[in-house]
Amino acid sequence: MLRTSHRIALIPGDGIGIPVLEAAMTVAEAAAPGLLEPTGFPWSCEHYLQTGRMMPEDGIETLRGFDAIFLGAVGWPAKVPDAVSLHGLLLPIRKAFVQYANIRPHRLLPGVEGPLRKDGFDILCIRENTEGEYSGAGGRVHQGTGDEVAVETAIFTRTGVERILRFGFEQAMGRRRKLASVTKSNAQKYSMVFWDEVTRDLALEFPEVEVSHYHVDAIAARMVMAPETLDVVVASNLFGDILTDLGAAIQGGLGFAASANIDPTRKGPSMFEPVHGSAPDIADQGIANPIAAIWSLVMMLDHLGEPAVAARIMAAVEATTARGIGTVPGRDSTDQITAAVLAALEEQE
Ligand SMILES: NC(=O)c1ccc[n+]([C@@H]2O[C@H](COP(=O)([O-])OP(=O)(O)OC[C@H]3O[C@@H](n4cnc5c(N)ncnc54)[C@H](O)[C@@H]3O)[C@@H](O)[C@H]2O)c1
Ligand SMILES: O=C(O)[C@H](O)[C@@H](O)C(=O)O
Ligand SMILES: [K+]
Ligand SMILES: [Mn+2]
Repeated sequence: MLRTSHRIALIPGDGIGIPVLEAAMTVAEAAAPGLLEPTGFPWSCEHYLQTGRMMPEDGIETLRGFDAIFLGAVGWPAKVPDAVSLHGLLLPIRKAFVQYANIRPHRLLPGVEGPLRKDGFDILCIRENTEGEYSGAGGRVHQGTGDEVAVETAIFTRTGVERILRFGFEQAMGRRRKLASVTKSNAQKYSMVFWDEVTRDLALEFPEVEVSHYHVDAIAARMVMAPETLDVVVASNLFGDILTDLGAAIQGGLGFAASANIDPTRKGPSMFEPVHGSAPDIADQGIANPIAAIWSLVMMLDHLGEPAVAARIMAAVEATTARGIGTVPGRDSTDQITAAVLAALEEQE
């Protein structure tokens, strides 16, 4: 059978981003030799220290030609301020390629207990990924004086709010037809009141979808107390960022949380990465859980139109955790977990 390969830009980044991407690519190669054709880019905090930039000036143009971007994690706060590393690499990619939907699934893998000791939830968080609180609009005046002022403006456009909510409704139609819109319209009387209005307008187009409006603080508690009552959750950029680390926690930890930064129009490449960061606290210990990265690989393969390979890899991950490997943070090494996934893949054949 003739099979074309997919050109992937690999950006391992910093800290545990490097070993978890390596693990995921080993799994990809074992599952479907030659299917992914990776080109590595060393863009990272180390690169910043050497060149003064997180990525070259033409970095975005370089990435444009790829079918997808696979990223580990970016940030090394001891050497480069986080605001520099985030705004120098990750955020420009999300914005330049209009990857407006950041999709983050939260469910327990078999064999993982999670801190809630509670199964039966399956949440799809959809985080707005191009504007809102991450717009980078602001400034500081009278810097360093007692009169200093810092302003950071969240920007919500009708285009941006409408497209992320519409994407959420469409996802809900393919699932349990429940959508939770995350708001804070009691306090934020412009942006979040606008967000609620757009949600209500769109709800008219999707009468089969049951819509709930939750204030962000209340849904944070609900994700802990009654996560099984949630299906699709749509949130602004910062609210979604915070809620998806909470989502990661209830699914057993950041080592399990996967994500896809999608341009649903497919005009540019989408980007896939674990939710977690570079984890400097464990970076040299060989114990980073690669499952979040491998699950992100699964999301990438689905996006690239390779659902059969994606399903085989996900089944191998589930067989691994079902055997109790990789289920307890910090116990099994990155290599042990990767080897178990590879063995489970082999057993399928
Ligand atoms: N998208 C990204 O690339 C991204 C995401 C989050 C944070 N960051 C950056 O990463 C750096 C560290 O940030 P942080 O400490 O706030 O968040 P983090 O996600 O790196 O780590 C939080 C905690 O979770 C643990 N953890 C994370 N991933 C794990 C894994 N795969 N296996 C086992 N344990 C894991 C870490 O050891 C740490 O205790 C910062 O520079 C931050 O800006 C980048
Ligand atoms: O967007 C952010 O805040 C960071 O990149 C990271 O925390 C993430 O969740 O991707
Ligand atoms: K990441
Ligand atoms: Mn985050």
